[in-house]
Amino acid sequence: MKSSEWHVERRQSSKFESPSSRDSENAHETGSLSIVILGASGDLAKKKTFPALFHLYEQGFLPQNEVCIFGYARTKITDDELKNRLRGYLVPGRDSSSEQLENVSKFLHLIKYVSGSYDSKDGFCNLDKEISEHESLKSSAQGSSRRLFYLALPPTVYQSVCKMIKTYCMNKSDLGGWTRIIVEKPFGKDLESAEQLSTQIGELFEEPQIYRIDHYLGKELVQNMLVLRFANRLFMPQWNRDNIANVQIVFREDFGTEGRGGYFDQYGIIRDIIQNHLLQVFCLVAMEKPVSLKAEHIRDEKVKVLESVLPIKDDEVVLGQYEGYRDDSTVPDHSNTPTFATVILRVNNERWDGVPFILKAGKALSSRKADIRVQFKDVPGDIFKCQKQERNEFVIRLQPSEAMYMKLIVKKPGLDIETVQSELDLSYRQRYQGVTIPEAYERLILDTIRGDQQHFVRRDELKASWEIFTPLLHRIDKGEFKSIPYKPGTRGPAEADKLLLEKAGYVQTPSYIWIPPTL
Ligand SMILES: NC(=O)C1=CN([C@@H]2O[C@H](COP(=O)(O)OP(=O)(O)OC[C@H]3O[C@@H](n4cnc5c(N)ncnc54)[C@H](OP(=O)(O)O)[C@@H]3O)[C@@H](O)[C@H]2O)C=CC1
Ligand SMILES: O=C1O[C@H](COP(=O)(O)O)[C@@H](O)[C@H](O)[C@H]1O
Repeated sequence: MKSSEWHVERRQSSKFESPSSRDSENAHETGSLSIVILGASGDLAKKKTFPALFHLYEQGFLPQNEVCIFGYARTKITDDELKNRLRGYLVPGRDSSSEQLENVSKFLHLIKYVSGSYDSKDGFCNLDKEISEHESLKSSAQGSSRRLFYLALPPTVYQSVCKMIKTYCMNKSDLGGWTRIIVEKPFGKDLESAEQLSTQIGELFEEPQIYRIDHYLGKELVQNMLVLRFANRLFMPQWNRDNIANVQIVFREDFGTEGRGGYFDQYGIIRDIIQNHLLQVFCLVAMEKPVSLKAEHIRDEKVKVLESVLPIKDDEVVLGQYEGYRDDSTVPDHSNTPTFATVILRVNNERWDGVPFILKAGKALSSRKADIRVQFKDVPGDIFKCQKQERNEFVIRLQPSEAMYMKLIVKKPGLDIETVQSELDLSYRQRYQGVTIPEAYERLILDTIRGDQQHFVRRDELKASWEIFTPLLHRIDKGEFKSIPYKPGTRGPAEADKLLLEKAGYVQTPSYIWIPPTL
C-alpha cells in the first residue's frame, strides 16, 4: 500500500485521526480505558510495560475511575501472584517513600489477571467478559470505551492473538471509542516474512489501529532530532554533503546476550538493533523537512529517505562475534551470528550524495552508550598552518547521560596563539536540574492512548527498512559473510575501525576526550 492511501483513509475516518499535537481531541477522551498486556508473565511486561504504566499512573495519565489493566498469559497464577512479581519492578528500592509505596498499592489495585492460551476462544471470551464488566462499572455510559492491547509476546503468536482479539475482544460501545494494538519488534526476519506478517495483521486491523513500537523513537534525544534540525536556523544550511563529511550512529552494550542467547542467535545484531533502532535514528537525521508534524507527514519523509538508500556494498560491512558467545547452551556450537556489525549506508539524493552513514552496534563491548556523531569537513583555506586543524563534530548522546556537544576549535587560553579542541556542551542533567526524563515506553504508551502515531513505524516504512537489509541478511544466513571474533570488553573487531577510516573518511581526534560536566 502506498503512503498516499493513508491520507485517504484518514480523511474518510475521523475516528482514527492521528494528530501529533498533545492537545489533540483524543487527549481529552473520557470513558473506560482497558489496557491489556498479553504476555503479562514475560520479561518485557515486568521490566518495561508495567513500570511504564505505573509511571503514567503516578503522573495522573491513567485516572482510577476510568482505567483497568488486564494481564493475560497462559501461566496459571492468581492476581496476587502477578502483583507480587511486579511489585519489585515498580519501586525504586529500599529508599522508596511511603507515598510511593502507597501509589504502588493503588496502581496494583487496577490490575486483573486472566489466564488463557493465545489461540483459544474460551480464554479470549473470558477476557472480553472481564473487560466488559469493567466497562459497565467505569462510567462508560457517559463516554467511549477504549481498548488497548499490548502484544508483549513472541511474534510467532501475533497472528493468532490478533485473530482472537478481532473475533472476541473488540470495543462494542455505541458511544464511540476504539480498539488499538501495540506490536513489539521483531516485525519479521526479512522482507518476505515482514510483509507476510503485515498482511496477516492488516487483514484484521486498519493501519491507524496498529502501533508498531520501536522504543528508540521514545527516547528524549531521539524525539529532539526534528526540533533540533528544523527549529534552529544554525543547522539548516549546514546539514548536507557540502559541510558534513560522515555521520555515525552507534549503539554499544557492555554486556552480552545474557540468557537471551536462544532468541538472539536466530536474529543477530542487525535484526536486533540496526534494522530497527539505528535505522529509525538514521531516518530522523537524514530525512527532509516534513510538511508538518502530523504523523503521516513525518512518516512520508522517513519512507522517502529509506527508499533513497543504495544497496549495501560487501566491502562496507564488518561483522563480529564476541568470544564466549557460543558458551551459552542455547547457542549452537558453530553459530556465525554477528553480535557486532558496522554497516555503511549511502543515500542517493541531492542532500547526502557521497556522505557515508555508519551504523554500528555491538554487544559485550567496552562501554554502554548510544550516540549520533556528525563529523564536519575540514575548514577550507586553513590559516593556522603550524598545526593540522581537527574537525568540528556534533555529538548527540542518546544514553546514558543525555547530552549534545559540539566540538569546536578555539584559541588555547594563554599568551600564544595556539588552537585547541574544546566544546559547547548541553548536558541535560546539568541544564535541566530536577527534570525527570520519561522512559521511552512511558511516552509511547501514552501516544497510543492519545492516538498519535508519529513515533510508530508505518507499514511502508517497515517494508523499506527490510528492503535495505534483506540481501545482506540472507547472505549472512547462508554463511557467505563471516563474523570476526573479538574479545569481550573491547571496541569490537579492529577491522571496523579500519573501515571507518578507510571507507568512511572518518578523522579521529585521539587526544580529545569529552568530560561530562559535573554539577
Ligand atoms: N525483553 C525485552 O527487553 C524486549 C523484548 N522485546 C520484544 O517483546 C516481545 C516479548 O518479549 P519478552 O517479554 O522478552 O518475551 P518472553 O520470552 O518473556 O515471552 C513473553 C510471554 O510470552 C509467552 N510465551 C513465551 N514463549 C512462547 C511461545 N513459544 N508460544 C506462546 N507463548 C509464549 C510466555 O507467557 P505464558 O507462557 O505465560 O503464556 C511469556 O511469559 C518479543 O517480541 C520481544 O522480541 C522487544 C524489546 C526488548
Ligand atoms: O530492543 C532491544 O534493545 C535493548 C537495548 O535497549 P536500550 O534502551 O537499553 O538501549 C537491547 O539490549 C536488546 O538486545 C534489544 O532487543
